[in-house]
Amino acid sequence: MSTLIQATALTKQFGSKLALDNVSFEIQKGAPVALVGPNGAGKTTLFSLLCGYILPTKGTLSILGYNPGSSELFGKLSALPQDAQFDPRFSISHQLAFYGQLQGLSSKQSQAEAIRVLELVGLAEAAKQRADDLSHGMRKRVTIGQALIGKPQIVMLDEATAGLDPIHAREIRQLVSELSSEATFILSSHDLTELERLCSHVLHLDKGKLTEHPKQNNSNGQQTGFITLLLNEQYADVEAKIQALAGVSKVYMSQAKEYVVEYQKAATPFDITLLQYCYQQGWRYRQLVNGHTLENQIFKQETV
Ligand SMILES: Nc1ncnc2c1ncn2[C@@H]1O[C@H](COP(=O)(O)OP(=O)(O)OP(=O)(O)O)[C@@H](O)[C@H]1O
Repeated sequence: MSTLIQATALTKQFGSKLALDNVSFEIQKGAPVALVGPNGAGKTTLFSLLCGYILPTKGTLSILGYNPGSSELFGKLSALPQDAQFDPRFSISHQLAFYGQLQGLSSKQSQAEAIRVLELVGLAEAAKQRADDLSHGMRKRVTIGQALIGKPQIVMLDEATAGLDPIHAREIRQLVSELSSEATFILSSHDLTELERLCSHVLHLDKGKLTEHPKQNNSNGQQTGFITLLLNEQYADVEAKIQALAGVSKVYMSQAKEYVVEYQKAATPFDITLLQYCYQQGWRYRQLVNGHTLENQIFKQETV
């Protein structure tokens, strides 16, 4: 694996405010990485440091072996702010080509690049349309296309699905997942569950401090598995009833209507058994995740 980003004891202070406190992490090439944390946790500060917009108070940061903001990184790292917008007066292909030219491409190359990135985000047919003619979700796809101009190795997306309805948000996550062979994505969000299935590596910031969470992989040959079941309603005796199922070693309620089940793996997949059991009991379920939800990994792992 190759290391894209290495942060060591990174600290950023704004006056007396400690926005990042002795943060160290490594990001490898590959699957998307989540940067999550509540408002004021330090996510934007970390993005700004990675882009080279601001300098750390202490510590070191290396991106592809270079200092953030150095000219060697031009075109290798791109960042998309949450409120990225297109000019309503010009077609999207025109504007994307313009961004290509800003990156040093010739007029012809930049037009080909605009079409390439629009194809990547599934919008080649909308090339001649203006941003105002597109839906919110389509506009978001175009901005992701913009971030891919010049084939950067690292793409940072700030709150990529903010303001989108659940269907468009899912489409964007799907798109990022599909594009993961093109670039390594770092996605920031204050919502842990949003990046649940997408990211294999979670950087969790809270009050400037970092904890890292490699996503648990239940297909690693271990005999114990976990399932997180979110029911639609509060039903009676759910914990006790699931606990009584064959192969279940532990059940606990992680939050209202959500249960984490630890079970011993057997020939019959336990998720199927559990879904059949929900059906028999008349329990309607909202979500079933194989493994812990990220939220449970981060906040409640010690209770399992
Ligand atoms: N330029 C600045 N001057 C002073 N304090 C700042 C500055 N930038 C950020 N901070 C403070 O640093 C802390 C981290 O802010 P940051 O914007 O990085 O958080 P965030 O995780 O991006 O939050 P949000 O999700 O609300 O955007 C906050 O307490 C914020 O008030």
